[in-house]
Parts: sequence; structure tokens; C-alpha cells
Amino acid sequence: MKIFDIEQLAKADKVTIEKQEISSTELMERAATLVFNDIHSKLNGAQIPIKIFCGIGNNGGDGLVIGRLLLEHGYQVIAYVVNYSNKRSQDFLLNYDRIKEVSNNWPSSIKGEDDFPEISEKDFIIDAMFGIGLNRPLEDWVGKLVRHINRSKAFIVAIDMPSGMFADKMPNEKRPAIKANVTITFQSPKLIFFLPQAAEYIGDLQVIDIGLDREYLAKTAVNKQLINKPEAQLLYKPRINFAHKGDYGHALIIGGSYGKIGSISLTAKATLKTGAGMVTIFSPKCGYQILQSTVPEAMVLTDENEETLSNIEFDLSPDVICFGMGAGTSKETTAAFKDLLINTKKPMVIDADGINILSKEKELIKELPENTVLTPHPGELERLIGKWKDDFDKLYKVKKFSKEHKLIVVIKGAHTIIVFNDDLYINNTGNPGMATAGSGDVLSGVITSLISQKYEPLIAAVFGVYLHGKTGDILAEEMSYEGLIAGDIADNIGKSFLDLFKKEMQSEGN
Ligand SMILES: NC(=O)C1=CN([C@@H]2O[C@H](COP(=O)(O)OP(=O)(O)OC[C@H]3O[C@@H](n4cnc5c(N)ncnc54)[C@H](OP(=O)(O)O)[C@@H]3O)[C@@H](O)[C@H]2O)[C@@H](O)CC1
Ligand SMILES: [K+]
Repeated sequence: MKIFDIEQLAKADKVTIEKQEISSTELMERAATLVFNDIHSKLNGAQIPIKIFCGIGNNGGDGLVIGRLLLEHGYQVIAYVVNYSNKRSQDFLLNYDRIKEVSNNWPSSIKGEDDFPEISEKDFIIDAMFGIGLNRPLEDWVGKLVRHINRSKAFIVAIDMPSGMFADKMPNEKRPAIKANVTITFQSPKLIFFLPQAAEYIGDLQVIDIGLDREYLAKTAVNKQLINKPEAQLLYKPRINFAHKGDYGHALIIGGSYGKIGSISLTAKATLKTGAGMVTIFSPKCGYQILQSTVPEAMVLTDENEETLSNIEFDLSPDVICFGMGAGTSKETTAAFKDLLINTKKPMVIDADGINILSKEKELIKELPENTVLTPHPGELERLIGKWKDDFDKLYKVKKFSKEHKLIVVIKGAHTIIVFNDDLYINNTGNPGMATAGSGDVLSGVITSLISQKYEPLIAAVFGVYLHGKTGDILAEEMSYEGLIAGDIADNIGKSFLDLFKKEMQSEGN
């Protein structure tokens, strides 16, 4: 799914109005009716106090339409107009009159702190103060109202965006925004919704298709995509009949040290389970017996050193090399990694201590082949690119790093983001159960395996992250978040392939 900028969405609104020959009022009615339907289906007529905070622009207009429809269906509604400006939009004004026809009262006006209503934790709040039109800091008293609503512990549904949130700046103490339980957004999610620091403001995300012009949406280029099943299906390469194991490549997994052999065992298993034709593991001597018994399908080569990697020599020509899991960052291992980089130019996946070594020895980065995939977790990423001010700054720095070194960076997190040049691929599978030891080792194996099967490295990263997360989602249903461990993910990657083309009873939401 494309993720549009707010300028593109505003343009999409305009184009839709022209091409569908409808008024902006009708488009607002359509969008707000879809929100109403959703809320109505959940509240099911419950007589709980609903308070709607409306701005004076079109987001406020949405709030007034939702309020009118709720009143018409017998709900207890109080609508407030937050008068932060005198520049009321036309569609706001029209719906201001319309709600009065139903309630027989004008909405209450809030002009300052004295007008703030009491909010109980039993209230149901609809936040329609600001949407994508927010373009400057909130006035002091409006910021206080936002904090007042947040303090209430009431259940909050934000319309289009949590009010106070800019599309391109993180909210913080000085820049307050509504902390919604649910955000119902129109047509396309906004990038900020997927950044970790925004999670506490967004709550559960719902994207509503309000029928904006399909042609405009299809033709408009974006550099951000959300990866759900339909996108993943397009990435899959069917296996051919009469295939030979050589058709699916030979992956070489290098890593491990005394006490950390399990990591490469997980990576190797995931590489095999994702479909690589052959896997060879290169580990310190101490890994030999463990690996032969935990992953009998893989071949094992060992270093001359007992406990850590010191000299990575092999007489084979792998299609891809994955380096780093459990390797440590000792002097010998660093030197061995350096020799490996200088002597081989195979496609590479670098994880964990591989990234830590690159962070310490920055000049090694230029030895990485183009399109190498790096899979850092937040700590490893910070060591690699330095501290960032906020999540937007992090993306800026990673894009710069990716462009400068021609690398693919997989920023692991609740929504893992794959960065290549200026393009972002935001994964929408996975769950908190996957925050478990070794989960990253499995991901490296999945990506390595896909590269070995001749997927382009960028596709392998995007598709691999999707499959890894999807496997976790399928397993969480069977065994709970708590019960899920990395070995389960490695063992069950196949389920995510099966799921790719399984017919759903209902089409997948977001
Ligand atoms: N277009 C369509 O057809 C559809 C639109 N839809 C809905 O419209 C929403 C966008 O509406 P919107 O453009 O009117 O902006 P909104 O977010 O309501 O802000 C109101 C205005 O406030 C102003 N302002 C900004 N910052 C400020 C500040 N700090 N303090 C004080 N004032 C400030 C600024 O105006 P300015 O003063 O800069 O001229 C701004 O325009 C969108 O999110 C969706 O909910 C849907 O109905 C679907 C159909
Ligand atoms: K809002």
C-alpha cells in the first residue's frame, strides 16, 4: 500500500471532487459516514457519554458530521467547537448548522481554559480538532486542552490524525498531541504512524478507504510503501518443477563463538527452512558437534581456533554470505572479517557483531559489496550511524548512510523499515511475541536464503521481513506471544509461504 505525503492526499481530495463531480461537502459526508459506521458497529447503541472535540476546519467538519449521525442514531453526544481561529471552513459551517437541526442546540464553544469541560474516564472522546491541516504550533490554551483530554484516561478515537501531531515532526512535551486509543485515518496511513516514538499517540490504526480517485492514487509516485500480504504476494517467485538443489543456491553462514553457537544454528535452520538449496556453516571449532547435531542438513566447516573466529578460509563458492551472529568483536575476529571482505565480493547479509565490527572499524564499510543487507536492531544502528534526535532524524541519517555506501538497511522494530536510498518499505507483520532472543538471527537466515534463491537483495530484505513477521503472527495465535521462541519461527517459516496464497474469509485490514 502506498503511503502518501499529506500534500499528495490534499491533492487527491481535490482531484476526486473534480472527477467524481461531487462537492467537498459530499466527500466529507462520505468519509465521516464511514467513520460513524465503524464506531456504531462497535458501540452498538451503548448509552455512554460521547464528547466530540471539533476544530474549525474540515477535520472539525468531519467531527460534526459524525456527531450528527450519532445523534440521529440515539447516542448521547455533546459536541464542542474548539475556537482556535476565526477562519472557519465552509464545510465546517455547513455542518455546524446541520448538527443544530438535529440536536436543537448549537455545539458548546471552547475559547480558553475556563471553558474546558470535565472529562471522566467513562467518556468516549472523538478527537476532530486538527487533521492534516495543522501547520504551526498549537496556541498555549489549545495545547492545555490536549493535555486535559489526555489526562482524563477516557477512551479516545482520533479522526485522520491525533490532533497536535504534525505529519513530519514528533510530538513531545513541548509539542503536545492527543494520545489516542484508536486512530481512524483516511485513505492512506501517514508515515509517522509507523515510527516507534509515535506509537503511544496512534493506538490501534485503522485506514478507511474513502474512495479517492483511483487513477490519481495509482499514478502518483511515492517513496514509502506499507508491506501487507498483497504486496508480498507480488514478490514471491514460484519454484519450478524439476528443480535441482543447485537452483536455489548455496548459502554460507559465518559466526558463532563459545557459548553463542545457538545463534548461527538458528540462522542456518532458518536459511534452510526458507528454501535455500544448500547451507554451509563456518564456525569456531567448538561449534562443530553442536551444529552437526542441531542442523544436520547443513555442512559445517570450522576455524582453526577453538572459541572464536580467527581465519575464515573456505574452498567453495557460495551464492551469498551471512556474517555476524554470535561472532563477538575480538581483534582476531575483526581481522578475519576484514580479510573476508577484501577477498570475497559475494552478496552479503551482515547482522549483529558484524555490524558492531563495522561500527568500530568504519573504513571496512567501503569494502562491503553494493546492495549488502545490514540488519541492525536499535542499539546496533546507533553504534553504526550515531545518535539521532528523533525517529525522523533517524530515517534521514539511515537514508544518507544507505545512499553514501549503496547498502540496504533493515531497521528492526515493531514496524521494521527497510531503507534503500530514499525509499522506505514499512513492514506490517510481526508482534510483541517476537521480541525474543534469537529472533534476529532467524531473520538474517530468511533474508540470506532468499538471496541464495536469486531474489534481488532489496526484495529479499522486504519479503524476508514480511515472512518472518507473518510466521510470528501465525504462531502467536497457536502458542501466545509469551510462548513463542526464535526456534519456533525458524521451524515454521513454511507456514508464511502457505499463508501467502490462502484465501481469506475477509480481505485483510491494516
Ligand atoms: N479536503 C477534503 O475534501 C476532505 C478532508 N477531510 C478532512 O479534512 C482535514 C483537513 O482539513 P483542513 O485542511 O481544513 O485542516 P484541519 O486539519 O481541519 O485544520 C484546520 C485549519 O486550522 C489552521 N491551523 C493550522 N494549524 C493551526 C494552529 N496551530 N492553530 C490554529 N489554527 C491552525 C489551518 O488553517 P490556516 O489558518 O493556516 O489557514 C488549517 O487549515 C483532514 O485531516 C480530514 O479530516 C475529510 O473530510 C475528507 C475530505
Ligand atoms: K484529529
